[in-house]
Amino acid sequence: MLRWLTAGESHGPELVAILEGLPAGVEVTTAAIGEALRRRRLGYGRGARMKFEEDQVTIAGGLRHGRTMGSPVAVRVGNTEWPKWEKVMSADPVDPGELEGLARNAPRSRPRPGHADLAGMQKYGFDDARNVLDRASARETAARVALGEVARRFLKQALGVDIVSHVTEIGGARTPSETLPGPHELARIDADPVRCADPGGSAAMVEVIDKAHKDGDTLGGVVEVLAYGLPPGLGSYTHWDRRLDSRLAGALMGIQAIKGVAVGDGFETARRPGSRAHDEIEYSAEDGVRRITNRAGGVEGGMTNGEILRVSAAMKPISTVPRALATIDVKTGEAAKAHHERSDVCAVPAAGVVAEAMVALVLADAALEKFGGDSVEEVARNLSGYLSSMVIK
Ligand SMILES: Cc1cc2nc3c(=O)[nH]c(=O)nc-3n(C[C@H](O)[C@H](O)[C@H](O)COP(=O)(O)O)c2cc1C
Ligand SMILES: C=C(O[C@@H]1CC(C(=O)O)=C[C@@H](OP(=O)(O)O)[C@H]1O)C(=O)O
Repeated sequence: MLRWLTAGESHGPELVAILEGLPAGVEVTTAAIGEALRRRRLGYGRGARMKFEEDQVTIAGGLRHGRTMGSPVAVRVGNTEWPKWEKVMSADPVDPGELEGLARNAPRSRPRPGHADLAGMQKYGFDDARNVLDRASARETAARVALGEVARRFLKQALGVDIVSHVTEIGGARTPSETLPGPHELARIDADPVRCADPGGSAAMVEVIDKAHKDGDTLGGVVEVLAYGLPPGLGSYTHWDRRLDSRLAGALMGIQAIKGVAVGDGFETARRPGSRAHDEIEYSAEDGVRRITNRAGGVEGGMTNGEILRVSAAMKPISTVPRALATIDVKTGEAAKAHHERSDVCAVPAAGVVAEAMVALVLADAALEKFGGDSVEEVARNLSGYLSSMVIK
């Protein structure tokens, strides 16, 4: 079983992440994790913070000379903004005199509709939304991407799996073509301003982001994650919490602002008759058993079926809307405009990178469940034994 945990606030000193249960021998370095974090900062429409935030990575455990040792992998991601927040976010009590007049410390009493502010204040009994928003913030996704990179490398080295994501929709502007990006197209996608695999779709997406920016508005959209090279049989139909689609949906829905998840053609499948909803099966001597189409997105009965895994996630628009939305001031109960400082106009491209990380973690967990092993070599051996002994293939 693979377990992962994160801790840390958006304006605290650092984020901390632990991945436990990974075999020995996964090749990964501080630079590789730094590169994954750089990818998370990509994307047209992100706010000022992404320009100066540096994501300082320290590997605090689990690796020696560039390889995992089977012990928990611990990663720290420093927040370069910390010096500005040291007093406001201090873990220890601070002399009230030192906080006086600090604008950053002013209680956030005008909760933003769509963010965690109000429900969080009600739930935990806070009169300052700072205590909520600093953890609810998607800054935390940097910690997940750090761990996701380790999981991704394990999947590549032990199973030969490649994970790719691309943006398929922003603010209603969509990818025009149905062609899926291939397993080695990440660098090309990352070079696109909105991480759209299709240049036609990208130009339209940039346009809607510019318009939203000008209008003081924000946008959401849809990302799709693809995993190439998965064997059939990860996950299981035998119990709800073993189903791979259930685990993927939970992991993707666990990303801040994700409001919908689809496996394969998702909701579209529900609109089709059965004769056009499923993937007919054929056999050939060269390819063995395969599906003629892949509407199911590579999962049937909660298990991978050997086709390309395809899951998408829908992100709501950023809730810190510059043209601030109506709210109340919780100090007085009176009508007010929601807090707004800097924020992203659109973070859909970044959400794609986070979604890759979550998919990598779920798939790594499912692969270890099926193939076990305490070293990458042992997992690879178990996979190869399984593949060669399959009766139907
Ligand atoms: C990569 C990423 C960046 C985000 N950036 C912002 C932001 O700058 N401002 C904001 O208000 N929300 C931002 N969000 C969304 C909030 O984190 C999210 O809306 C909030 O936690 C409430 O969402 P929930 O209802 O899904 O919990 C971002 C989300 C992601 C995934
Ligand atoms: C810091 C990151 O994203 C942040 C996510 C976020 C939110 O409310 O989710 C709000 C913004 O932070 P701030 O309020 O400090 O400007 C984003 O910059 C990051 O992704 O690394």
